Amino acid sequence: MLRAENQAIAHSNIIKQLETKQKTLFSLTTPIDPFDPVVFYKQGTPNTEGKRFFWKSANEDFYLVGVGAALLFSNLAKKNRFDDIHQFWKDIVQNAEIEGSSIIGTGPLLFGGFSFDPDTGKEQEWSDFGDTFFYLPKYMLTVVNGQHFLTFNQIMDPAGENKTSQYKHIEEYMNDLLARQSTVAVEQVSMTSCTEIGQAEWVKAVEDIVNLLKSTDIKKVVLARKMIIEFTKSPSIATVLEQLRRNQPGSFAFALESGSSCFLGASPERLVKKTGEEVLSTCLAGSAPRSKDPGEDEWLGKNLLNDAKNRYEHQLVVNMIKNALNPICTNLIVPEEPILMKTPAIQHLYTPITGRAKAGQSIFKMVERLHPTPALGGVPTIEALKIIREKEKMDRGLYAGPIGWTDFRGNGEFIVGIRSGLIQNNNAILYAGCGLVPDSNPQDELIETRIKFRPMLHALGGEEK
Ligand SMILES: C=C(O[C@H]1C=CC=C(C(=O)O)[C@@H]1O)C(=O)O
Ligand SMILES: [Mg+2]
Repeated sequence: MLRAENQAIAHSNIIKQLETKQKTLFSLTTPIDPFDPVVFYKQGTPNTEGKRFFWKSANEDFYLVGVGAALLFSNLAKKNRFDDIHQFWKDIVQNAEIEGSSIIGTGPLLFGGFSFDPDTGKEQEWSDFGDTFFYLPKYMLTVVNGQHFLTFNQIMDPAGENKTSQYKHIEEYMNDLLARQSTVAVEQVSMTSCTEIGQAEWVKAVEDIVNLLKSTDIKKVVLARKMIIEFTKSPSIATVLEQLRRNQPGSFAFALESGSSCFLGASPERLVKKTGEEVLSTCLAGSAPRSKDPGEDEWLGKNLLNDAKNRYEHQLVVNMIKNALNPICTNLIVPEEPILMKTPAIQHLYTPITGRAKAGQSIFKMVERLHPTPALGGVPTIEALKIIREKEKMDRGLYAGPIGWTDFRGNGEFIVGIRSGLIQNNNAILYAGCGLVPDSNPQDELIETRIKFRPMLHALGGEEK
């Protein structure tokens, strides 16, 4: 499998040919009989290994599953990465031949992610991904409220292969896939080791940062850490996805695969959703544990809603998102008070912000203005990023970065890649962070990050969800 940058070179010729109209995108969407999205991901076809993605929306029967790459965009440039991919996508779509797509999430669609911080030191574990990494899938299953569609994308010579051969190709692919449809057996793998890396150093870094926040104008820094797990054999991505979608219904289950690496998780945090001109962004920051005892769980939630430290941690996110969207949206509605979002292991303060996009505002432009929110970076952003680079001593890669999709009509949705992990062969690296403010208690923040490891740990066969 080519490393990401080689793949980008491999595809740059096609991109040039697309931009000069020597080639064009042909996209065919057809309704199909029901097909399980996790099985579709698992089965792919032999030559689509290492080029797949999976997306399930929170609280919604909406899936996007891509196998194979009609095109990979993994650019090398760090600067203007949001504009680059926006322009690239606009060029491809404007000359495309698109048939059969009438539903949002079908037809030509890019799926992928942006690294959290392109200016951080790179580590080997993320070498299969670029700072911008998006697939135009060869085959994509879309599930919308119980309806199933298959989209087939092909970069063609304009005067090239006739469409009949394309129709025949997709029919053969589908028949083959339907003939092989199986169920997802939950394959158990056993963990041989599970290590929270550098806990003591991390707590010391938290203490240093909290002291800095108490003595400077820096208001907040989100600091993350990692857990490394070794297994007897490589965990099944399909099994992990099955566990995540089953046990974390209120979160976005996602996976982005490249080569022998797969970044996946169940994120409760939407960065932005654009449906036509409707815009929704959600502020998620401020946390408390859950309890199996309903009375205690209710008390923990009420306490969170009235806790000064968490309300401050949350309000910094609301302020930033409001200021980021104001110039590019009208009718912005920002609730006065947060509500609770409860997931199995943890509960958060949650504020949804809605508005209408002004003309010409793409979802990539919105992602650029929002990322990183203070739920993942800090306030002020630039100073917080400098402290994260210095104190975290790790390459976040796609962790906490924008992960999501946009279709050819300008709709799309991005989450931030938290409650997540990177699975490579027999190893997994889990990532978890927390918002540090002057009133943070290092031990409480250590416990909070330990709770945030749980969704992935449980999906990998570990402790309770
Ligand atoms: C940075 C993470 O969580 C963020 C999202 C929700 C609550 C957060 C908190 O209370 O610290 C964090 O801002 C993570 O899960 O790794
Ligand atoms: Mg917190």
